[in-house]
Formats: sequence, C-alpha cells, structure tokens
Amino acid sequence: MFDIDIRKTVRSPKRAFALRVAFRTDSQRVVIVGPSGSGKSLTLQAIAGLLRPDEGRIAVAGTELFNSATGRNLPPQARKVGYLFQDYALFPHLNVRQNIGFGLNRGWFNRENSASAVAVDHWLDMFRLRHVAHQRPDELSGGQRQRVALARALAPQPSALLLDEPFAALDRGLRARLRGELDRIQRHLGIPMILITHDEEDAALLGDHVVRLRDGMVDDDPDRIADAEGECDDLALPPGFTQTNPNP
Ligand SMILES: Nc1ncnc2c1ncn2[C@@H]1O[C@H](COP(=O)(O)OP(=O)(O)OP(=O)(O)O)[C@@H](O)[C@H]1O
Repeated sequence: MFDIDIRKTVRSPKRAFALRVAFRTDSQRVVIVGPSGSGKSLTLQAIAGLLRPDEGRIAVAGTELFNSATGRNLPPQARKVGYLFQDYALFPHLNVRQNIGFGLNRGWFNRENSASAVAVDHWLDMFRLRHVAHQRPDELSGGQRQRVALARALAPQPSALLLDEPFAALDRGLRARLRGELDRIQRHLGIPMILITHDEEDAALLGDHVVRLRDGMVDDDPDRIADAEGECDDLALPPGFTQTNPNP
C-alpha cells in the first residue's frame, strides 16, 4: 500500500537536516509518530509532492508518484492524495458547503453543479455538518472545523489520505471522539491513510503499521523515542524563575 524511500537534506542558514525515511507496508492505516522536529511533516510533504526528495522512490496504492532513478515526479494535483493540514487551512471567506465543494467545482468562481451538490450533501451528512452548511470557518467549533477539513480532503475521492496532526488543536475529550470518528470513517471508506502525530493514543487506535521517527530516521527502539520526548525536562529555568516543586 505504501512503499516509501525518501532521502532529502533541507538547509537553513545555520543548520542542515537530513531526512532518511524508508518503510514499506501493505497496511492501509499507517501512523508516523515521533518528537517535534523528527521529520514527520517533511515526510508527509514529500509524499504529497510538496517537497521534492533528493533521491528515492514513493509509491502509494500501486501508483509510483516519485522515482529519482527514472525522473518520475508527479505534480501534487496528479497524485490524488487528500492532505489535511495541521491548522486545517480552510478558506475563511467560504462557508462549510463551499469549502467542502471547492475541489469538486475546480475553482473559486465556478458555480456548484448538480452532481457536486449531491456529493457535498453526502459529505455534510456523513460528518454531521448540514446544520452549519452556511456558516464560515470562524463561526464553527474546533471539532466542526476539523470535520469540514476532513470532508474537503475526502470529497475529490483521493486514493490516499495524509493527515498532519489532525487532532493537535483539540482538547482531550474532543480528540478522543474525533479519533474514533476517523477510525470509523477510514474503515467505512477503505481509504489508505498516513497520519502523523506526537500522541501514542493515536498510534494505538489508528496505526496498524506504526513508523517511529527520530532525527529524520526510522527508529525501531521505542525507548529511544520516549527519551527524546523527555529531553526538555533537563532545561534550565529562565532567569527570575524559581522551581517550587523540584520532585513532583
Ligand atoms: N524548509 C525547511 N528548511 C530548512 N529546515 C527545515 C525546513 N522544514 C523543516 N526543517 C527542519 O527539518 C526538521 C524536521 O521538520 P518537520 O517539520 O518535518 O518536523 P516534525 O517532526 O513534523 O515536527 P513537529 O512535530 O514539531 O511538527 C526540523 O528540524 C526543521 O527545523
């Protein structure tokens, strides 16, 4: 289902980060977990076609999307992958219905045609959004915004779904509910997905295949990941702060 081998070095003026990620799985449900800065988003961007690897090969659901050896590099729109951004990236001046239909109507100015109207109705019902269909993103709750973004990513019927920290902006209760909802919807649609997260609970429920990243590489030793998550424990306090409870 996913055959990924990405090598990419990204550089900022003071630092270079080397991404060397390879995994292959027949599972439809992949979760990439790892600490901040381990290369999760870069990996997802490379699969979506938003970042060109220096070398490697990317194949999803039997379609080769990138191969440095042959020069194949499908543009993002030809990859047919739905991408859910961390901040959802909804269009602020479009209502829920228009956001979901955006990819179906191909452009800002195209009027909704009857086939896409039926399709949008379907997604509004599936995600329980019909009662807010005419509201704009700033008039929605966090959970509703997340469901609109998911419906918009799924509406063009992509061959795979890529989710960048889909629950990060939500509180714990909502997070658990929407995690369950994504679980049901993925099973219902049978769509291959890769989800990236810091949260082991996401990995436990949604990750039939779990890829652990550290420092840009796949790490098969979970204890080392746990160490990395705790790295900030040893940070010095800022000037003027006193530690009131050194051994909580
Ligand atoms: N365009 C870029 N140019 C230079 N360095 C970059 C660029 N994008 C990301 N990086 C660096 O690459 C590393 C991995 O970034 P990435 O966004 O993939 O991390 P992540 O695991 O998704 O982190 P987080 O969980 O915080 O979102 C980071 O150290 C980051 O600073």
